[in-house]
Amino acid sequence: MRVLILGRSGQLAQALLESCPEGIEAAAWGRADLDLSKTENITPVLSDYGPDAIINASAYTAVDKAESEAEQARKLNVDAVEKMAETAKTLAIPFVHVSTDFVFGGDKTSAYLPEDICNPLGVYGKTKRQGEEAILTIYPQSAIVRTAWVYRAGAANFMSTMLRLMAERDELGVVSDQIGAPTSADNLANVLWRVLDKQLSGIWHYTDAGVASWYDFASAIYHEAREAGLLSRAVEVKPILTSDYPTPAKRPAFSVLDSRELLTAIEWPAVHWQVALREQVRKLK
Ligand SMILES: NC(=O)C1=CN([C@@H]2O[C@H](COP(=O)(O)OP(=O)(O)OC[C@H]3O[C@@H](n4cnc5c(N)ncnc54)[C@H](OP(=O)(O)O)[C@@H]3O)[C@@H](O)[C@H]2O)C=CC1
Ligand SMILES: Cc1cn([C@H]2C[C@H](O)[C@@H](COP(=O)(O)OP(=O)(O)O[C@H]3O[C@@H](C)C(=O)[C@@H](O)[C@H]3O)O2)c(=O)[nH]c1=O
Ligand SMILES: [Mg+2]
Repeated sequence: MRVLILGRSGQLAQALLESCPEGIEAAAWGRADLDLSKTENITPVLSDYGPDAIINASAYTAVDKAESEAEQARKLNVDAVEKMAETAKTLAIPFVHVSTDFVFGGDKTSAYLPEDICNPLGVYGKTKRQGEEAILTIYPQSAIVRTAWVYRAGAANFMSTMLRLMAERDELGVVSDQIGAPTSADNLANVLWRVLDKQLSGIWHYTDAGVASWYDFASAIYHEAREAGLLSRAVEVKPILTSDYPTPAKRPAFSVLDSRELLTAIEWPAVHWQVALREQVRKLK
């Protein structure tokens, strides 16, 4: 089985390549192979390649920049995704897509279920939601997996930002009033391979287990980095409020996702985010 992964340089695509199961031949394409913002090329190029399945790990993921680059975000997160779904439908092959906790407004107090009402607060979340809606209309046999706060050793993400700042500063303020779940791209990749194998369709949720604020996540990154000997200086990580850290995009105050249905469907164990974090930090040694 030949599986085409889109978004080659991204953290999820890299994790998918490294965890590709036996019996699957995975190819990953980057911008040079197919520029997804040139949406008119997507169907002809994909059809010509003729994969047996497509996993879309590409997206416009710059949450704050999206506020001023809505056109570009929409192209990647909606228009390109529409073309992928259309092509997968025509080829009658599985299509696995990834979406985000930022489709939710954040006013729930218990974990979000796949069927809960969406209310994205910013351009990134809005375009990701529109991408989901397009897929469900065009090719409902597709699988959409929403996840959150994805990171991986060696890639650009919140963990790498924190480690860079901790190497430079004595003190760091991080918001403690946005609650979610950090998710290792490696765990997510394993889950997506299972989703493909089980031929799931519709919307599903997956994050690593447990709950955290960004402050909790940053504190844990600090402690793991110290323990692993990656940081030689003491840094004070301080909890702050979202109002003390103004950003162009509004983010949900609470976006914990309920992963239980998916874990049951793919017969996969929950992994706590702290366990996954330790593994990722150790990889940096
Ligand atoms: N990161 C996170 O915290 C979360 C991510 N997600 C979702 O998970 C998925 C994977 O995210 P992640 O791996 O973190 O994303 P990254 O930002 O690490 O990777 C995105 C990929 O998309 C590619 N891409 C962007 N624009 C184009 C284009 N015009 N043509 C071709 N490729 C392009 C990028 O290529 P290039 O490097 O050349 O720009 C990059 O390879 C996305 O759907 C994202 O929305 C969901 C929840 C949380
Ligand atoms: C760098 C920094 C950020 N923050 C805050 C800003 C923000 O509210 C929160 C997270 O920061 P980031 O901008 O790194 O995270 P962000 O890029 O918003 O992360 C999101 O990315 C997209 C792609 C998703 O789909 C989401 O699930 C989520 O992972 O931490 C601080 O409080 N202090 C800091 O020093
Ligand atoms: Mg970001």
